[in-house]
Amino acid sequence: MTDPLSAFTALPPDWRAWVRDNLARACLPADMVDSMVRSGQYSAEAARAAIAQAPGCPAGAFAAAPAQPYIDTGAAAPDGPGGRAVELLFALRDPAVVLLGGVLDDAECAALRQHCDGRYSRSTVTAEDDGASAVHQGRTSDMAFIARGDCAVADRVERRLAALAHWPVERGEPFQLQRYGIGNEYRAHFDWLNPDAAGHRAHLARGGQRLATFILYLSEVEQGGATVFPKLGLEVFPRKGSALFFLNTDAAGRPDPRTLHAGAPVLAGCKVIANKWLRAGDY
Ligand SMILES: O=C(O)CCC(=O)C(=O)O
Ligand SMILES: [Fe+2]
Repeated sequence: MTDPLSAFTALPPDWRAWVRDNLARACLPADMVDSMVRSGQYSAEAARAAIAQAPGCPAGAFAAAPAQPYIDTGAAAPDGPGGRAVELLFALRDPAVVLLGGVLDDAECAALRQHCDGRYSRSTVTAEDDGASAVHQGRTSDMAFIARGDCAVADRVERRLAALAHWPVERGEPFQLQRYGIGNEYRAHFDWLNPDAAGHRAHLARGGQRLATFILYLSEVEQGGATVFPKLGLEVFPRKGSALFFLNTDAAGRPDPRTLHAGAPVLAGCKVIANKWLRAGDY
């Protein structure tokens, strides 16, 4: 039989003392995991195992939440283009909304855009009743997709996002580009699939829920075009090369209504974004 304290007792004495002291001070086990990972000495998995097995750790401290994508806002992210650090511009904790700068360089933004030149068609939305993709007056942009393996730059960026969100590449939907001309918008909506809607259940069957969204801003916009979260009082203005990350579901994997968001009308210029949705399972 394995020693139930093995992962904890295997820690060096100073780490054991640190874990004990922090638990005694009622620190959140999840925050302790972040600190151990930031030290560069432990993976998240090893840190969780050690803390979970420490005396005084609340039962089920890590069991309740299913794994979710996350951005480690405490760590410098070394995995930007050309090895430059990605910049953390802001982070909202609950619901998790994180804006990162310098995720793509100008050449990468241009390459994704060029790949889609001549491939756009009017954007659609997935109907809740029958699951069909249909043009909708609430979404007036054009869209184009980049299939995995079709564009080396897209594949590289996809791996970068997977590392930033701690989520396997295989669980991501292919990039969906959105191009908005003047007056184009995407009115308030959710990105999660509605488990109570027959039409969305068919989409849930492949890959599960859309746990998180990345919006990559591939252009500047002269005026308008912010990504707006009306329930959070938050507006994010497009900056070329930045990436907006948000979770669509709560810690239990349920759709989170606070994530209502919109692409505000473009008033001058043109807005191009790439969406990447992270699913619960392989897509
Ligand atoms: O255009 C935006 O800023 C938001 C786009 C969006 O929410 C979507 O395509 O699902
Ligand atoms: Fe959206």
